[in-house]
Amino acid sequence: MGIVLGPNRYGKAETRVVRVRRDGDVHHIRDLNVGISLSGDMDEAHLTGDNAAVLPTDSQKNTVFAFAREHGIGEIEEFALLLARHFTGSQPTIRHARVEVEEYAWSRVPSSSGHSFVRSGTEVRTALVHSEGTGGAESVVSGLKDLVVLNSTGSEFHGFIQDEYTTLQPTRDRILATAVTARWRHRVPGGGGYGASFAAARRCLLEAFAETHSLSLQQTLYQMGRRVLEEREELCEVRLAMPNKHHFLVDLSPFGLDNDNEVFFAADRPYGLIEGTVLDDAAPAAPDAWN
Ligand SMILES: O=c1[nH]c(=O)c2[nH]c(=O)[nH]c2[nH]1
Repeated sequence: MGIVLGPNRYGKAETRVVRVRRDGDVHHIRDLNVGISLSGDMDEAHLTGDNAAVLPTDSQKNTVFAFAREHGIGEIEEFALLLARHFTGSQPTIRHARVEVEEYAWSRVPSSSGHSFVRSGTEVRTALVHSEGTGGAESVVSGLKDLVVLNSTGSEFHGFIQDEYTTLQPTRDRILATAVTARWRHRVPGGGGYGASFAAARRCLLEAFAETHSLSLQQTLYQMGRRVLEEREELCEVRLAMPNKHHFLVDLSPFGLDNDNEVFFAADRPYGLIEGTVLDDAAPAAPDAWN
């Protein structure tokens, strides 16, 4: 048996950076979680403990803070690209940078002075960037997670397999609820326009969720991905993961009460997990963009 070093990468995970921009008394805040993962000529670090090729993860973390100060934080895709290109461009031993950013949104406390904020729901905006440095391959994937949505009607589920373990009753009217994780790949990495693109893709997801008369969460998922690609030319692949947040009709007959789709038990686990990719089949495949 020969034992060899396989693929490896390293970096500082989850640097939490908050940037305050002061516009007189009115402040603007950005709240990010940045994950950096670098790879390249790291064999010696693993095989002999020679760290000559290693940029410390501590320096990576410091770079995030320094760039937030120096460059400000624009669209998270741009910030991720800036960091990824910096690491591959400044250190010859680093051949590949992967930078992942989550953004937590804050809105203003109504009628407050300009420095009071309230976290906006659970939804998180995401970006995932890969860069091999100047002239090398790049990819940009934008997205969101924990976008919680619910249709209180317009959802059916029937016609499924019945085996010896099936107890689920077919339904023509149920609640359909999910917490959407969606990511979408940009056709041209570094093409810009990320803010408008994000807002439009998010709107497409919500509209398709609301407008689809659902025969399954799988069908709804496909319609959501499809709508994004139909409306946004700059995007070529959408990946979705949607837990089926089951709402079970409660049997109220022991209490002499009927229940015409009005009272539900919202179960949190187990849940069905529906995942799928919708893509433009003419776009070049880029499996590494999602890693
Ligand atoms: O939309 C659904 N898809 C399924 O695959 C499934 N399975 C299940 O039990 N309920 C549902 N609902």
